[in-house]
This record gives sequence, C-alpha cells and structure tokens, in this order.
Amino acid sequence: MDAMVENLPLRAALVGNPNCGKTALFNQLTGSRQKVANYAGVTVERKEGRLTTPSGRAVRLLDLPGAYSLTATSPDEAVTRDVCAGRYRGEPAPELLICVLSATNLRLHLRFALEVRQLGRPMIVVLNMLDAARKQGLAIDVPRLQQELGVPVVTAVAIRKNGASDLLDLLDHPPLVGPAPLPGNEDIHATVRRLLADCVTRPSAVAEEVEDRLDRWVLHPVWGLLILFALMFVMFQAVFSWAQPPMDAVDALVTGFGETVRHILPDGVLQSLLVDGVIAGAGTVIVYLPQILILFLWILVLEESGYLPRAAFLLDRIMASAGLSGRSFIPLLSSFACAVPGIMATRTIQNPRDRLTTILIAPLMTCSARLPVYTLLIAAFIPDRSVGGLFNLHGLVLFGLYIAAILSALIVAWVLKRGGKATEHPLLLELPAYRLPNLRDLGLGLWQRAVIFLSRVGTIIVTVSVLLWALSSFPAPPTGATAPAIDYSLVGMIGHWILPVFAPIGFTWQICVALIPGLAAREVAVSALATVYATGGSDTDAAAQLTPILSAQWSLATALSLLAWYVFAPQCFSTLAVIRRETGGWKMVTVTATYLFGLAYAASFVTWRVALALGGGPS
Ligand SMILES: Nc1nc2c(ncn2[C@@H]2O[C@H](COP(=O)(O)OP(=O)(O)OP(=O)(O)O)[C@@H](O)[C@H]2O)c(=O)[nH]1
Ligand SMILES: [Mg+2]
Repeated sequence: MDAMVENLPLRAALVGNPNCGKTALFNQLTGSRQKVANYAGVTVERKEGRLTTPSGRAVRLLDLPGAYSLTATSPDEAVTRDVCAGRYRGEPAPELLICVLSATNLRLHLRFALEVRQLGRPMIVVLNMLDAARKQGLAIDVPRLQQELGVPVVTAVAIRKNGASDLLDLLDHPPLVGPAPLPGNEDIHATVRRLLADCVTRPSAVAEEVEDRLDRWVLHPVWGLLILFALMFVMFQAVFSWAQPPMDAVDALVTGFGETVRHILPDGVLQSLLVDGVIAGAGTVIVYLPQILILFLWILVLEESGYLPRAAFLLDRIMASAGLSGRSFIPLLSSFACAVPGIMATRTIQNPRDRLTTILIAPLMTCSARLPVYTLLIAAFIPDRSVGGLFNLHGLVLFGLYIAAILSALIVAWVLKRGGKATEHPLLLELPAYRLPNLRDLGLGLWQRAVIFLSRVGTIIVTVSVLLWALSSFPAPPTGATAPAIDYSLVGMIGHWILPVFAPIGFTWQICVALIPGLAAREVAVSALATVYATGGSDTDAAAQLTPILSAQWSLATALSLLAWYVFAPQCFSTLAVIRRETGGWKMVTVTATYLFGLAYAASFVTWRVALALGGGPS
C-alpha cells in the first residue's frame, strides 16, 4: 500500500440497534465521554472521534444513533441511514461499517447486521455485551458465525477496560472490500433463524425468569404506577433531606469566606465588588450543588437500571389521554435535568405532530436550574416540619410543584393535540435488561454534572452578578438622599420601570430586576436577588443570608406568586435556541415563549389573588 493512503485516517462508523453499546465502545476507543445509558435512543446525533490502532494507523470514528432498520424514518434513525448510504450532507460514505450487536439480543440485532451487509460495503461485526451473554448462559460459536456471515466477527465488552482490544487489532487490517451476497435466496428472517440455530446455544432461561417476575410488578397497571409514584416521591424527599448537611457545610464555607474577605479588604469599591457582587452572587448558587447532584444521582440510576422504558410503557395509557404516546416519556424525563437535551431527545419520536407537541411542553418539565429558586423560596417561607412523622413538608411542597408542572404539561398537550386526530398506534418499546448501575459510571456522570454546574456559576453567574453589582452601585445617591442608595442606581431605575407589568401579580421591583438575567440561566435569579439585596444595604452579610432577608421583606403571597411563576418560567434563552434549531424556524419559538409567559402570568395572578384573600398579604 502506498504511504499516502496509509497516512489518511480510515473513516469508520459504528452502527447497530439502539442500546447495543455503540457509544460505550466509542468512548472506550476514542477516550470520549459521550452519554451512555440503558435505554434505546440515547444518542441522537452523529459524533466524531479519533483513535490510533496498535500499529499506529489513524482512524476517524463516527458514533451514530441506534436504528432498528435502515429504512426507518424517525429523525435520529434517518441520520444513521443517510450516513451508511453516503447521503449525509458533507460526509463521504464511511470506508468501514462497524456493526455492533448485543450478544444478548441476537435475534433482533442480527437482522440489522444482515440489512447492513446487503449494502455490500466493507464491514465488520462486533459481538458486544459478551459478559452479559455469558451470565445468561449463552454460548456463541464465533468462528462459525464469522464463516456463515462472511465478514470478520470479534467479541467485546465495551464497559470493561481493554474490552475492545480485539476490535482494535482488527482495525489494523480492516477488510477493504464488501462481502459478496449470501448464496441462495433466503429472506432475512430465515437467515437469522438459521444463524441462531447454527451458532448459538442457550441452555436454560433462569436469568430471564427473575426479570419476568420483577416486570410483573413493575409493569402492573396498579402496582407499577404506585412504584413509579413512590420512586418520584422519595426522590424529592431526598433532594431536601439528604442534601441538607452538605448544603449547610457549603453555606458555612461561603459565609466564612465572605466575612474573611470583608475583614481583609478596606471598605470601598473593591470590597463591595467582591463581597456583594461576586461572593453574594456566585456563593448563593453554589450552595445548591448538593441538591442538584442528588437529583442527578436519581436520574442516572433510573437511566442505567433499565427502568425508564418500563415507566414509559406504564404511562403510555395516561399520556394517550393527553394525546401523547409513551415515546414522549424519556424526552420529557430528560427535561427534568434540562430542556435542551430533552428537546433533542424528541428526535426519537417518529410522528411529527407528537414530536412537536413534546417539544412545546418540554420546557414545562421542571429543569434542575429551577431547583435553587424553589428551594430558596421554600426554605424562606414554608415551615420546616415533618408531616405524619415520616415526610418533611419542604419535600412535599417541592413534589407538589413538580406535579403541578406535569399536570399543566398534560393539559397543554391535550389542548395542542385536540386540533389533530388522535394518532392510534401501539407503543412498541424495547425493554432493556435490568442492570445494577456501575459505581464508576455514576461517579463520572455526577462529576460531569458538577463541572457543568460549577462552570455555569464561574461564567454566567459571576458575570451577571458583577454586572448587577455595578448597575446597582452606580450612580451613587445624591447628597442628602434619604432612601436606600440602590433606589437611585440604574438597577433601581430599571426595576421600578418594569414594576408596573409585574405589580399586579405581587412582584417587588427587586424580583423584576432578577427576572432579566434569569433569561440567561434560571438559577441566576437567585444570585441576582442576592446581589440586589446585598448592595441594597441590608445590615447583615447578604452573601449567605438571602433566606432570612427574603422572609423578612416579602409577604407569603409574593413568594407563592413567584413560585407559581417559576412552574412555567418562560425565560430561558438556550431552550428557545434549541427549539429554533429542532423546528427549523422562529414560529415555534414565538409560540412557546408566548404561551409560557401567558401561563406563568395567569398562574401567578391567581396565586397572588388567592393568597391575598386568604390573608397571606403584606402585614
Ligand atoms: N454488561 C454490559 N453492558 C454494556 C456493555 N456495553 C454497553 N453496556 C451498557 O449498555 C447500555 C447501552 O449502552 P450505550 O453505549 O448507550 O448504547 P448505544 O448503542 O450507544 O445506544 P443508543 O445511543 O441508544 O443507540 C449502557 O447501560 C451501557 O453501560 C457491555 O459490553 N456489557
Ligand atoms: Mg449511543
């Protein structure tokens, strides 16, 4: 082979059914950290990485969304279909197709491999999840399979260190031509049956029995829903009770740090910038890290255990009453972390109308950035007591806020779908094997979330805090002024200027100010309040004292109204941007922003009025 060709990287692509471990393999081979989880449809876009084989050959590897067939039509599967066929824009056809199969599910996955084989392109087959197959007692005759398929076959355990070494070796000498068509004119199903009979021995079905017994409970129409409800309920209790000790610790740290800085630096602009701007702003948000991590721990465990598609299956009937199918469940659940990946996950939904409805209601799922706002207000206004000696009231209120959001989403979906006729289709979902989450993966997942959160604090939140600090410190009050200095500042002016819009729903001018930077990231509202109150000249150190300040200055009705606002919280630029990208236009962006704003305003108005009538107004 001439040297030029040797130097060009080999272009290879990972293809296969959903959930067979393509991304796990991709991460292992390229050292990337793409998302891996135990349900179908985790990867929805193509991702590229690089690797070098043992003999030094460069490979450009593509990770693709899983597909059930090369003729499928959901937006994520279309990417895979087009890349394989060399029809993807700006992407020449891969020189090598690496077809990944789960050894535990060959009946389904071999069918896809045969479909890929019919393309006649150079390909290899990776039998992944060999560990799980062994545990099930499956014995696979790999040489025989290789011979009958007529393409190289290697085994792998993508989640184990060096679990893909055979594949790496094979990439040193990949096949350069495609396989010849199989002899005879069997259809694909017959070929699969023959291959299974020739190459696979399955002794007993013991492992499956345990799963089946578990599924009889988990998928039961009544018990299953109760289990789901209990899981969610305990999650919100945990977000409060488990997080309290670490939150107190971080809180003490931030307060101590603020005080130290205040004492070290002389009174003046620099001291105020650091203490009232940076520490008050970023510090108040950092405190919520433990809660966010606990929320993600639950989500990660649910994702890895294989429970999610079962919950989707369970909720299919309920979601159907709102005009959605269980397929929308996973995108909606992801939106509890953040609406951006949630909206991207809707690419797995085939029906365009269902997909659009799901995109429109995804921002209603309470994203993790709202958690700091909820927690702050709950801690400031809801008494911390236990209910029935078992649950804490804080967790209960939080649960209620999430439920309110979910119910509103179902109602909105119902309204949106009323125009179109119900899409009748049975939900066909693959139920993955139950799996105990791997501790290392959980740790890694949490670490990634922590990095994302802290870098948001370090960038957006610090910037906004400093900006707000500047706007609220200047211009200085005129001599002889009697009101607090902040009233004369730019922030004071802006706040009072917007106030007429939000006064009817009980907001103060400080809240109005906090809503604007909240557009960039919702949790900024918390740091913005801290900065505004800190520079507003409260006597105490506002860095970590926001809770008592709010409970002293706001009425209960105002707090409840703001909570109601945040259930709908129309403001988040990144969500609107991803809606634009996924729907290809501004129309849906406008629709989403308008309807969310309308709902938020209406909900706050009603909450404020009812709370006033019940005596929750200013005393
Ligand atoms: N036991 C075992 N589990 C594996 C192996 N490879 C992957 N997994 C697990 O299988 C699940 C699916 O892995 P992914 O890499 O996300 O699968 P994928 O093929 O990329 O899935 P999609 O992106 O949805 O198409 C995850 O829970 C992995 O941890 C393996 O070799 N053995
Ligand atoms: Mg994947």
